[in-house]
Amino acid sequence: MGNEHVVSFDEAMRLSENLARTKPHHEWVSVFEALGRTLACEITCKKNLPSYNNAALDGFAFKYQEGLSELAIKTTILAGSVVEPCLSTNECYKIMTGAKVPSDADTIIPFEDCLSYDDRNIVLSPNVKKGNALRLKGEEERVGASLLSEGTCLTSRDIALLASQGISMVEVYKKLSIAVFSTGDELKSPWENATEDEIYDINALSLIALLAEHGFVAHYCGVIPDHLDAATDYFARMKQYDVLVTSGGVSRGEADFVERALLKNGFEASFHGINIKPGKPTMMGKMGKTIVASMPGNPLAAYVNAFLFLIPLLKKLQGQKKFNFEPMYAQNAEPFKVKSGRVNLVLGTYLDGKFHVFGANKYGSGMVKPLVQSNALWISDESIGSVGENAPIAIFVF
Ligand SMILES: Nc1nc2c(c(=O)[nH]1)N[C@H]1C(S)=C(S)[C@@H](COP(=O)(O)OP(=O)(O)OC[C@H]3O[C@@H](n4cnc5c(N)ncnc54)[C@H](O)[C@@H]3O)O[C@H]1N2
Ligand code: MOO
Repeated sequence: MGNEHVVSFDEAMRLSENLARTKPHHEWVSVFEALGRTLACEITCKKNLPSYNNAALDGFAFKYQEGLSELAIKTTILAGSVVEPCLSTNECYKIMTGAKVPSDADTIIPFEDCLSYDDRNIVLSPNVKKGNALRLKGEEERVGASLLSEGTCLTSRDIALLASQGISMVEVYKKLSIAVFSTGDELKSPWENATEDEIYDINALSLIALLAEHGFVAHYCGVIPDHLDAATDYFARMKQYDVLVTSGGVSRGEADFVERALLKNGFEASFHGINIKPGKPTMMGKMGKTIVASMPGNPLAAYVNAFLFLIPLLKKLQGQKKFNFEPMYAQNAEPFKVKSGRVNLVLGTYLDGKFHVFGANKYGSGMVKPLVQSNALWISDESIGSVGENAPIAIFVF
């Protein structure tokens, strides 16, 4: 990674997004398993919402006319029963919420708004409005209208809409296959004992959890030993995955051979090095059809860069139309400094419309606690050297 190849933050965003050019194959899944899956086709309305004129309240249904006062109750209609129109003058139906309103009634008055009523008759108040509490067939959506577009990542609210249509199976994009592994002889997995001279693998676990938070399942594929041949073999066995996520071994150290091992497997880098802090050594590219996202080893840098570059890329690759994070607008609470001439990724807490920078922005990318004690990220411009109190800023909330 030489400085001459370092790209700007915007260029890295553009290049990483460009890596997602294809869409996964389709498959059908039960609506019970569709949460978090991405629609592979548009869903159109097959059943009007609502499907028939119905009562929004428990009460009495009648044909509105000016001056109506006393009405006789003809019959009772419960939700689920269908009553043919049968009202004579000065008659009404007793009707329950959701029940189909016969075509000879157009207004519903709830029980409690009647001046009086008993089992046979009701007395209307004079200020009844025509069409009151009548839910009209198709008033929410009509047959043929578009309900959900291709590329929608299904939420529980979307599932409600699918359920309203009696849809039992949906066509979605197949889930991406993602492998996550770490590099470094100093790393131990949680089931191993780490001596004073060894450390636990943080990145594989935090990145897998980050991906899961955004709906992606990743397989933990262990720690690649610090040895070029071993690493080369390792990558050669991973070519069936859609995406490989690595951390560590991408800066200038003697054991930083990730790129070399990938190159031996036909890797082509889109970029290696971004003019940002933390995350300068971040690298992304393709090894055949497999996308490779290599994060720096420092845990804070690995997490923040995966959040910013990898999550949007995975969402796009999964076929999702909305793949970029939406910024939130906040006021900066305490003034702080950043280094100009590069983009700074600054951690902090978003609370009640204000951004509170973590530790006056004095922390290192090898730390973990700034991550734990933050819920938001601010991205500086290369020209900026400080942020004043109450300055308006756009942040991304984790
Ligand atoms: N001469 C230079 N040295 C460094 C530069 C540079 O530009 N010139 N960049 C620095 C920056 S910035 C970063 S970030 C690091 C990243 O380097 P690597 O990606 O090669 O990461 P490693 O050297 O393998 O590890 C760095 C650090 O992180 C620890 N680590 C690695 N993996 C894990 C893990 N899975 N869990 C927990 N901790 C991990 C590792 O032990 C090291 O302490 O390079 C700077 N150097
Ligand atoms: O850029 Mo490194 O990721 O600062 O620690």
